[in-house]
Amino acid sequence: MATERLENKPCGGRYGDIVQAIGNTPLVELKRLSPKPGVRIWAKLESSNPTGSVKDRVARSLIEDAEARGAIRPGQTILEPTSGNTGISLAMICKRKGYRLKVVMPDNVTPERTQLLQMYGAEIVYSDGTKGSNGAVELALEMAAADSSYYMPYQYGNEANPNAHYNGTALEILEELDEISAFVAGLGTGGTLMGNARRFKEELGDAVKIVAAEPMQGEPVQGLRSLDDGFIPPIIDLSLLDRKIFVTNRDAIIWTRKLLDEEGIFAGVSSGAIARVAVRIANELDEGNIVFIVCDDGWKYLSSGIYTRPVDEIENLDSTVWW
Ligand SMILES: Cc1ncc(COP(=O)(O)O)c(C=O)c1O
Repeated sequence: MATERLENKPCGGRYGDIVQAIGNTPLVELKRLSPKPGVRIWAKLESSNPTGSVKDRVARSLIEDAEARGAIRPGQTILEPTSGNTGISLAMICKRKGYRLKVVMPDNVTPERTQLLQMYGAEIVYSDGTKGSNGAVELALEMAAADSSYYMPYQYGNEANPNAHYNGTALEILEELDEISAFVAGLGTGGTLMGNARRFKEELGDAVKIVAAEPMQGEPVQGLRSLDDGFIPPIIDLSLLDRKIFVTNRDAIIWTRKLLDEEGIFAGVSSGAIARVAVRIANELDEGNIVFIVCDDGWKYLSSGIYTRPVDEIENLDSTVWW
């Protein structure tokens, strides 16, 4: 009797340890969010990574790049500014591989982040939350300048960050789709956009449009940044971006709820913002595939009530660092 072909090639894979199990995430079609039958919207579920975010890929790439160059040795302290996800991923990987980790993080991120970092054994240094992720970057750079025993991967300026997507995320998507009209991702360090954009433009040419979802300038957001706030991460090559579209915190939360209610996808707030932009692009097309990134899952945001309370009743909607 013929065996039916497995859809999840093959069962998500078999790996020697949890670090090797990073990546190979599902690509899921969102039929209810698509405005037209000819336009297919696909979500790349980076929330399915071991610590629940896209940053597992990046953290592994940053650490393995440093190992390959002989830049770190077991027991050394790694220092990194992060709004949360990179820190959580680094914490898991450092614990597995035997490095110490110190993260610099804005003091107004959701409390689950602190718990997750502590759970994986990281030390946390808080920066001024009103300065957003730029404040964390500033403080970490000062600390690294004052103490040369730290190794700072610095995801904002390290090509190992976009390379995690160039050699991972983008190849996985290309294995599933021959045509991509638009790729939509959030803009934080720019790693996701740059790595995927470079691969897609090489393979598919200018037919694929690269679209960045940015928070409104001045909204203190976690994970994403507005390039208009004065800091352009060194890894960003603006010529690779075809468009950038702004999303408010309020819209991001409304669309995070839509992902859950209409498609059953339990995602973080930046993914809501990115989905909102993906649907806007879908409205402008007559046919084609649109791929967007679900950056993380919703567990870390549960305490805020965004999945259960009416949007108008959410406390500190504008001042909380969401994405
Ligand atoms: C939840 C979340 N969404 C989006 C991003 C943006 O990704 P990137 O840094 O690749 O631009 C981040 C980055 O920290 C994030 O934590």
